[in-house]
Amino acid sequence: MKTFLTFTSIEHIISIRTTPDDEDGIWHDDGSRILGFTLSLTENPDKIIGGHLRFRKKGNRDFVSLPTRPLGEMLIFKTGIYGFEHMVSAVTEGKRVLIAGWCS
Ligand SMILES: O=C(O)CCC(=O)C(=O)O
Ligand SMILES: [Fe+2]
Repeated sequence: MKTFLTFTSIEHIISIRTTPDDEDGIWHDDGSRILGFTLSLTENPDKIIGGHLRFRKKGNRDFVSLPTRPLGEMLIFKTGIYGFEHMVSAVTEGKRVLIAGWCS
């Protein structure tokens, strides 16, 4: 097996976003982390409005926007060290639950 990346730490949190108090997150790049990831624990992603994870190349206005993934689906994404940033839009309906983490 070929090793592509090795990590010395993997951090994670449980993130819950729900109405009525949720707000748009800010664009950020996860600092010195090598990769970010999310693992969806959301039971009913179809019922969520908002809560999109958005990615863009730093300096761009255009972004890619992904709605909350189905239960068990993982997204792995590049951080600031690759020139990318991301943000999460406010959940205005439903409950978005996931594990968010960072590999360093
Ligand atoms: O909630 C998400 O989808 C990502 C969260 C995030 O970017 C972070 O906590 O650094
Ligand atoms: Fe992040």
